[in-house]
Amino acid sequence: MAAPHSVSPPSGEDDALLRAAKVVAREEAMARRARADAAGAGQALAAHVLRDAPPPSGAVVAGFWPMGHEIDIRPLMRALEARGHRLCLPRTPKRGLPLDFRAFAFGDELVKGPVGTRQPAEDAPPCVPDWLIVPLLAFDRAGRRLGYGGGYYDRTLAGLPGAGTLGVAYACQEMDVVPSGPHDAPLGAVATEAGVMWFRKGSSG
Ligand SMILES: Nc1nc2c(c(=O)[nH]1)N(C=O)[C@@H](CNc1ccc(C(=O)N[C@@H](CCC(=O)O)C(=O)O)cc1)CN2
Ligand SMILES: Nc1ncnc2c1ncn2[C@@H]1O[C@H](COP(=O)(O)OP(=O)(O)OP(=O)(O)O)[C@@H](O)[C@H]1O
Repeated sequence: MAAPHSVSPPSGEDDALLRAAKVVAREEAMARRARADAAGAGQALAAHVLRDAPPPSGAVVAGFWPMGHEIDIRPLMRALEARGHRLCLPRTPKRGLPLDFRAFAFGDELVKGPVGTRQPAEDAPPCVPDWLIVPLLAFDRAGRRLGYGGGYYDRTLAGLPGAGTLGVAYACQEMDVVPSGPHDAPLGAVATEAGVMWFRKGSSG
């Protein structure tokens, strides 16, 4: 007969299984992303978002400074700045804390953050975004998202329940099912170089 915990595993075991599934999914997602064709992708993504899923007029938009093989969202951020949106970028805090957003305009100086990120200087003015462009390693059609494992965006979105959320990625970063737990904040929409997908009515705006 099966041991009781094999029917209803204790949460510690669930957590370990989920973490392990995420490690595998991250490796797969990074390998796929590294093969994506970057040429023109950031411009295509910007055009889709501006036409099909723009932030509400006047929204304060959180972007991020792309690194490594991430899709280039700078064309989108520049276009949103030109439309009059105030922009901000995250500073990465200590583990366990939400992201610390600071005002940003193109031309402002950025400094080095952890793991290859670039972020506003410590004295840049604090900023509370109401529409966030969210980096990710993998997404699925239910709006689940996998990040680098810091939990930073999950904690940040938990503290901004009314904010619009637009995940951004290459189309090849879609997975059938992204491993996900109770802390994982779902996305309102995802934009790729191929177009925009919505997951929950109204939540991308
Ligand atoms: N371009 C971009 N910027 C971004 C993110 C992103 O996904 N993409 N982030 C998405 O969340 C945040 C940074 N995410 C991070 C995720 C993990 C670790 C991390 O593992 N840090 C190690 C220390 C490594 C080091 O200092 O070199 C650690 O905490 O042990 C750091 C930042 C904010 N900025
Ligand atoms: N709102 C939250 N409150 C408490 N712990 C959280 C919260 N969100 C995430 N965590 C914890 O943070 C750790 C990392 O989470 P996870 O692996 O989901 O990160 P991720 O989504 O890949 O990273 P990120 O959100 O930075 O892109 C996990 O142990 C998770 O349980």
